[in-house]
Amino acid sequence: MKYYSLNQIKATANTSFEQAVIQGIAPDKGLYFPNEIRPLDPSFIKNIEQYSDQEIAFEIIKQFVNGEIPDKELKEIIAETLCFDFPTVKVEANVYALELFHGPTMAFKDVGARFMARCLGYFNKNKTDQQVTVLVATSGDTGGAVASGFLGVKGVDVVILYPSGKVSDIQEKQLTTLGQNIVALEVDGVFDDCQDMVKAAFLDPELKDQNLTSANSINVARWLPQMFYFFYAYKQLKNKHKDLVFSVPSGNFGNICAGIMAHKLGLPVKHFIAATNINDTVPVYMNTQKYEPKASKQTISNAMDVGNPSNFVRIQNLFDNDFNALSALFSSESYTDSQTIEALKKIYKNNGYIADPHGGVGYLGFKKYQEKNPETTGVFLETAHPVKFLDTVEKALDITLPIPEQIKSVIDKEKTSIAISTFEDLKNYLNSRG
Ligand SMILES: N[C@@H](CCOP(=O)(O)O)C(=O)O
Repeated sequence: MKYYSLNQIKATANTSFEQAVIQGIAPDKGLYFPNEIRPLDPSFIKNIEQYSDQEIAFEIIKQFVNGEIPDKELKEIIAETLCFDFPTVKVEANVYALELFHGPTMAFKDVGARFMARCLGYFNKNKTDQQVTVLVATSGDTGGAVASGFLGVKGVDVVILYPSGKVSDIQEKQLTTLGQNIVALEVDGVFDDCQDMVKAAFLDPELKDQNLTSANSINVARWLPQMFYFFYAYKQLKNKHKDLVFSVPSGNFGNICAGIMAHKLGLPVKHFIAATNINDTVPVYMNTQKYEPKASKQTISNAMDVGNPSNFVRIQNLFDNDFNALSALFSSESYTDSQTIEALKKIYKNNGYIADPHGGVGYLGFKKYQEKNPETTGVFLETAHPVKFLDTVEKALDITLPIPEQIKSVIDKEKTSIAISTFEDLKNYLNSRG
């Protein structure tokens, strides 16, 4: 198995896993994609409850690592990555929340960030002379997870770009307070400006000696491990429910793309819903077949404030760019902030469950689907802990949330960031480092 750039044809695939991880994005700015996706042994999926989460992760990921990390080390990487649980919690009849927030930064990004950090550490371990810079754009949760996942990793500097004033207070603390090899650049703009600057940096000849890579889901080592927890939800629910539908709060579309990859590996899923906030580029596309990215707008589910989702091109590729095939398994709906607040209130009032605004959007996505498909069971992804959106959730539900240990450790630390406005500012910063 090799990787190829989605700006090329599959037959050009000649990039190893190591190269794809180290480069982050292909030299022609295309996203890397595997040239082969081999379904897992059906008996493995049928008997999945007999396997531990770590064993499942190993079975899923090994074809994509392609022997470039020996099995023993890969199993160690997986064990260190998956140091927390992924429970499915019943919210109401036939509706479950898949909680992805029990890790160090309380968001699903912990899985990919921890896995990628360790893969990069493995590939770098004998390269004493080479310092790699991980550039990452965040609309909220990726930044903190990457900061935590890469903190102190030998040979790696991390530079996080985030839109000033557009992430929650706790998210900002998580990405601006760790110090050591982590630097935060506070961008006067929106998430898409941050993402565009990161992508431009990879192509800039004046930055070619900087050994830049990406820790956004454009990097295969960040994206692919996100398949794991779709299998964990199935493992927990398969004997209770048929016809599982996943409703995935979606911004950059890496998570739902990983879910569809899991389906390609053989995971039985009836339907995927990409639930968005008013940043509705994909829902509009699904109605009009016109893909028209627009500047992102600020919402209470800020991690999804993305106007030009990087991974949609991967999703289209998974369906051979056939719209009919895509729309048979995938749909997308958008919701406003006031609908999201109403959903949080309803979930809490009827069931006592506290969802975060992203989970609220995911819940709405399934409820709409369920109106026409009452026999299905929905799993909406709780992508981040409600405490990360403290003001919004406390105000909506009129409650006080206890602060978990992971958050207490950053909440009183002092923020350190460098303000930038343009790509030139980013270049100057990168070139100014010793
Ligand atoms: N939702 C993200 C935006 C970046 O997405 P990624 O999965 O490509 O890193 C965030 O929280 O920063």
